[in-house]
Amino acid sequence: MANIEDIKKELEKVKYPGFAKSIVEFGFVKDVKVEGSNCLVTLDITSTAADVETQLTKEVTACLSAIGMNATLNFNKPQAPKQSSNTVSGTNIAPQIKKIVMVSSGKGGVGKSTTTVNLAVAAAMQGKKVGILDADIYGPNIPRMMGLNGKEVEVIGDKAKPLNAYGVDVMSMGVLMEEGQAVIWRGSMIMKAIQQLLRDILWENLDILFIDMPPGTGDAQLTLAQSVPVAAGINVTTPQHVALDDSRRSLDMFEKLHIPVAGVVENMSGFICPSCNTESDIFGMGTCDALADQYNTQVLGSLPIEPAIREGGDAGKPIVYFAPESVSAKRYMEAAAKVIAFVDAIDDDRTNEDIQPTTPPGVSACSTTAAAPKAEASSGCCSSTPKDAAPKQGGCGCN
Ligand SMILES: Nc1ncnc2c1ncn2[C@@H]1O[C@H](COP(=O)(O)OP(=O)(O)OP(=O)(O)O)[C@@H](O)[C@H]1O
Repeated sequence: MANIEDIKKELEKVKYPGFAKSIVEFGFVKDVKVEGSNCLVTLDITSTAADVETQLTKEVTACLSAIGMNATLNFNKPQAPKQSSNTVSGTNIAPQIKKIVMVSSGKGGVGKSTTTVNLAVAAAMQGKKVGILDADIYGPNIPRMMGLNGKEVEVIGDKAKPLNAYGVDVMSMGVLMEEGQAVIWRGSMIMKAIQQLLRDILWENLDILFIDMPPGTGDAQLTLAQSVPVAAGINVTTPQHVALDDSRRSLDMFEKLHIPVAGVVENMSGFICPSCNTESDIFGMGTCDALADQYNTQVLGSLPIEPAIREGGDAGKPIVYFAPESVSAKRYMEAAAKVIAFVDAIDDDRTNEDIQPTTPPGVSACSTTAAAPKAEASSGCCSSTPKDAAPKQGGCGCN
């Protein structure tokens, strides 16, 4: 006869619908009671979706019957009470924040943090009360990019006050950790850290909180979507086709977590020569149009490789603030305006179910099962490229 340990071991085989991890790994198995060949399994799940319960019942029953147990399931689910204006029903651990925008990328190094910083500062320059939460636990470089490296955090009671630079409130694991300290975390530690960064930080009332996510699709994204209503997702990518494949994974994840996609930022989409100021196509330009079309969204902006962007990042002086007349700054300003318009238009009345993973049985939230792109990417300039862009050329001609 199976005992509680055997049953828990067996339950490790049951994946949470839409995700690659099991209900045991997510900590959803709250209680197991055994009486002879009968057992009562209590699951604490965060989704109110009926198909999640149906699928889990089917899978748990089948897996326990394989070891001779008749299973009965008991689900604890969120109640979904309606809350005030900005919040949605169910879990929302940061209700003072009106709109949360998740900035993601399919892979690292594509300029996600640079984009987050410049979009946030641009949104603040357009009159919004803005914050940045650096949830890139593996490489928290927002403090450096915002000129906040080494700054002390003020602690009030048992909560920390965000730092502020360029009118933007900022909190990051990078501020809370020793400089250079590597963090190798997984699973529940990431979940806890992100929840703490939302709950234990004294965020003021914010119009928009931009969250710089770790690259990829995983625990951090799931935790965030289950802890707060995410109003919009932004995907940052470079225009090479290999990067676009990773972006599809990231956009699929938004879709499956029911996060509306505000748009795609095509970063490093050309090179602006500091000598002659002309723009050359290096990695390909405009390849994101097809990607945006496929996911029924827009290209928020195409940002060239510009040495001043990197220098601004290294020096903690965002280009959008320090060189507002530059081509890149203007593109960031336009992209931020599109994000503001997008989140302003979002209906606040979503239910908790809307932000929960409700993927069909057997489909992972992190899989790339989406249809092929509607059209092959064109090599032309992004349709969203502003009129002020320098002419696109094969090379600028400078030596
Ligand atoms: N458009 C650009 N022009 C020039 N340099 C850029 C541009 N975008 C990003 N960079 C530089 O590329 C490097 C990587 O950028 P960033 O840290 O923003 O990427 P990321 O996707 O957040 O990386 P990670 O995955 O490590 O968090 C940085 O040095 C940054 O200054």
